This record gives sequence, C-alpha cells and structure tokens, in this order.
Amino acid sequence: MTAKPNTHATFTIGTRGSPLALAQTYETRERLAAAWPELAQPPAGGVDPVEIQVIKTTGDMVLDRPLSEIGGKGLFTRELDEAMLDGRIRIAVHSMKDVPTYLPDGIILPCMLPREDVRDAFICFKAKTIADLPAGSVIGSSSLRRAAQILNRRPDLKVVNFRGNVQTRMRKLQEGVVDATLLAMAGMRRLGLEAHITSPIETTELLPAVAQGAIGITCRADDADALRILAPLNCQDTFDRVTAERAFLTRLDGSCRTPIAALAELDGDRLSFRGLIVSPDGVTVHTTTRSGSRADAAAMGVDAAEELIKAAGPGFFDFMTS
Ligand SMILES: NCc1[nH]cc(CCC(=O)O)c1CC(=O)O
Repeated sequence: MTAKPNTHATFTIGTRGSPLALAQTYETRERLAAAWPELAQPPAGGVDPVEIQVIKTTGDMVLDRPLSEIGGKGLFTRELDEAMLDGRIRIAVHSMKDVPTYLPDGIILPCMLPREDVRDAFICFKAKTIADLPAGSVIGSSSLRRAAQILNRRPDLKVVNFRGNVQTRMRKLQEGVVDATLLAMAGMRRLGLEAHITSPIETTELLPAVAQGAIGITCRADDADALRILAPLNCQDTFDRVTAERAFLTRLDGSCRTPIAALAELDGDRLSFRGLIVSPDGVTVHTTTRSGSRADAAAMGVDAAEELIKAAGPGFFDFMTS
C-alpha cells in the first residue's frame, strides 16, 4: 500500500513572515504539491488541503540591534516550535542557517530541500569586488563571520553594523551610509533580486556560514503522517553536507552569530570539508580541511572542530560570552 497524506484535514505549514521565509515556504508548498497531487487541489467544496500560517518570532520583533547582541537560542525558531507542539502547525520551514544546533524535545528535522548557491554576494555601486574597494571603504554587515574574514584580508577596510531587508540596504548604499554590503546569494536568488548582486564572492575568499543556502523542514517526532509526506522532498546531498557543517558548529558551540564558517561539498560519495574560526578583529584565523566518505559526515565535522579548538587554545572563544 502506498502512503497517502491525510487529506481530510488541512495540512498547515508554519513560517516566519519575512519575504525570504515566505518565498521558501511557497517553494516548499510547490514541492509538496508535485510529490502529492492530493495536496495540490482542494476537493470540490472542501477545505484547502494546504494552508500557510505566518508566525512572528523574537528575531522578527527586535530590529534595532545586531542579532549577536540579542543572543539566545532559537531567535527565529522558538515560536514556530511552540506552535508545532501545540498542534497549530504540522511542519515549519526554516533557513537552516537560523536553526539552533539542538532542537527542542519532540521536534525533528527530517527534510532539507536542494541547496541554493552557498556563496555570499558583494553588493556595491562603487567597486566590482572587495579587492577593488579603496582603503578606508566602509562595509555594512552585522555578521561577525563576514566582518572578521573581510578584516583578515583587508585590515584597511571598516565594517559597521548594518541590518534590514534588501530594499533598506540598497537605499542606504545609494545614500552613501556605507560603501558596500554583503548578503547570501541564496536569499537574493530566492527573492528574485539577482539584479542587485554586484558579484559573487568565491568560497576560497569568504567561507560561508554553516548551512548557508539550505532550507530545512521540521515536524513533530510523533507525526508519522508528516514524516511520510516529507520523505520524497528530502535532498540527501544537502542533508549530508549540512550534517557535517552542523556537527562542526555544535562541537564548537557556535551559532550563525559567531565567527565560524564551514562548507562541505560532495563528489559522488566523497565529502570534502573546510572549516574556519576567526577572531572578531580578523587578526587570528584557524582553518582545517577533511576528506572522507559521506557516511562519516558528522564525525568529520566533529573531528575538524576538535582540531581547531586545540589549535586556537583556551580563551579563543571568550569574546562570545563576554
Ligand atoms: N541570518 C539571516 C539569514 N538567514 C538566511 C539568510 C539567507 C539565506 C540563506 O543563507 O540560506 C539570511 C540573510 C543573509 O545572510 O543574507
């Protein structure tokens, strides 16, 4: 017997309300409808088989401070987890980059969609690449990872805090508040804003955040029906790559708000991993690489993290808790 979704009840997808979160949720809904035709159309006179419910998270409410200052785990996920445990939503769609390394009890993440471009994008009206920026140029970025890696290569540049959606950032660039900014290529693409990208930054120059460009879908651990529905949507390549990167992050006890970067790539079943930690001023960088079987993805991430912890020595991460 083939598994079928329960089409009697509405299947509710929970998401944040940001334009990117909604774009990712529409993509999820399309993939669901393609895999399960029953979910594509309402039965005659029936209720919509799939519904989207927008839920505000703490990260959406605090807009005036860098995320690294607000701190706390699950800034963009906690309220969605609560809605799922309460039964208000069946699944939730997340940027994997914003999902804490530990999920709450009762919630699992069994599905990742095919990964977008993992690179960061350089956005600037005055220069084509970071290398072309004149000394003293100001880059707007609230990401410690991006700031520290840029300062490592270009200590002559200045990095200032900068938040806001793409439109706000473009206006500030136009007004000359900053000379350049950086955003994930994945977000720009999913929003259809490729035209605003000045150039992609290669991963050899700026290593991306753990899980950058990946979409993850959570459900309740006891929801067998949701698990069956999500199974055909999972991209195993993305899942294995992100597993290695998140194992690295977990062992380092980091989040998307710490100057940690990692990228796993696949060539068949061979997984190559690069990991990096950097002091916020960009002065001290520790890097490592691994290569092995994708079956060992998690172990490779942990092993890489342990090498960097040893190399950095005690006290390297003190800035994170101070
Ligand atoms: N931390 C915010 C966040 N979470 C996911 C994305 C972009 C999409 C992605 O990386 O998957 C962004 C913004 C950005 O870094 O440009």
